[in-house]
Amino acid sequence: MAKMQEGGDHHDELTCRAKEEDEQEEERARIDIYKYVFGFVEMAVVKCAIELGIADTIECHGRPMSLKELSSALGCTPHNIHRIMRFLVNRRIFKEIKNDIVNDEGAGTLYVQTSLSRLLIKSGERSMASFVLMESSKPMLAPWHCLSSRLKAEVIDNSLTPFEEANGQDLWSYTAANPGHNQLFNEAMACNARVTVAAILDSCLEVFDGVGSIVDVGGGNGTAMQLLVKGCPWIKEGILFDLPHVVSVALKSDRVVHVGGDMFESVPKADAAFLMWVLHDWEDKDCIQILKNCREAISEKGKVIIVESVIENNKEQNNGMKKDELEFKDVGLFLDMVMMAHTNKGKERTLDQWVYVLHQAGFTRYNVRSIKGAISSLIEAFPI
Ligand SMILES: C[S@@+](CC[C@H](N)C(=O)[O-])C[C@H]1O[C@@H](n2cnc3c(N)ncnc32)[C@H](O)[C@@H]1O
Repeated sequence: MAKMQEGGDHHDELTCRAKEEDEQEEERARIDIYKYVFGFVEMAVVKCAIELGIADTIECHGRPMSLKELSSALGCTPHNIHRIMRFLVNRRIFKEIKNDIVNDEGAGTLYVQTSLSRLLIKSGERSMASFVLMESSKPMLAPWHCLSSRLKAEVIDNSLTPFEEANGQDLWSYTAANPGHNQLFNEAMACNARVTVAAILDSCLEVFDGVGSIVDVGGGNGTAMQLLVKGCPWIKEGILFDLPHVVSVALKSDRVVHVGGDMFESVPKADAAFLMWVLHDWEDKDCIQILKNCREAISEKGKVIIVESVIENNKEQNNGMKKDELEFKDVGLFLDMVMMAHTNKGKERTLDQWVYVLHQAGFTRYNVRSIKGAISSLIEAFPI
């Protein structure tokens, strides 16, 4: 009897705990839903902060700034800047410190930079400002409004992507027709290129051993090529290869020649082909075509160097990863959604999916390295 009583108590305790957990989950959900209701606000306010030049202004000032100093430098009212800064401080983008020196402005709060706010400075090696401005620009935001309808329509009508539906043409034709957007897009890619190539040179330099010439296929405005050639002085020639409207406005650098063309037709010859954030824009059959053209371009002793995300299919595969590695993997899933909205069937790939396209394109050997401090991995693929 006593045993039955004990069992009953245990059951009650478990039911009570389960109820409490359900209530906590409900409460969490009621808070979390607002992240999605107002999810766009963070992006919009950060865009506004970049356009106003808040981080540039504090950096130029050289020391923490009061509200009065900051609003007068920005040409805005203190009331509005106070509200913007309160939001950005709350998001830990800027920091507030107390000013106890009583000067003619009186005691008060001073705004200081953080590592994150410095990434919003408009220029410099670590700037991510153009990337934020590009992703938050009208042509890049408009396709998100068409995502669900296009996903349904794709079953019956394959003709338009969300980007095409929103902007009337695909991303590459749109950049060709809009020089301002072409520049913004290329500068945005350069933000990622600066960080990623520096990390590659730091952690995978040996990948470029013995490479005398290299072609950067879909190399954008030439930032990656410039950094690679500078970081590997043994490379005699770098070839920046992209669509004509992109190379015609690209950076000029020593030991780098510019070639405009179409990677679906052919790729200029070199010891190695480098492809960063290019293949994820395309579906498998297109990737196989691009990779076959790269294979034609390199000698039998050459290689293809691919810099892209390698995403995992399920959470279990992430077990044992450090927190920052997990967060980088998360960015890969965000990028996968961006590919859905902005490209024609582009996607981020799992290792199995990468192996499939490489084998189909005739690459028999490969190895994958993670790049410390970058969201992409590096895949080296060899024809024999
Ligand atoms: C996502 S961007 C990556 C740029 C650069 N690799 C980087 O990571 O900074 C893709 C690039 O592919 C180029 N591209 C698109 N279609 C192309 C084609 N048919 N032939 C050559 N380049 C192309 C685009 O112009 C763009 O610069």
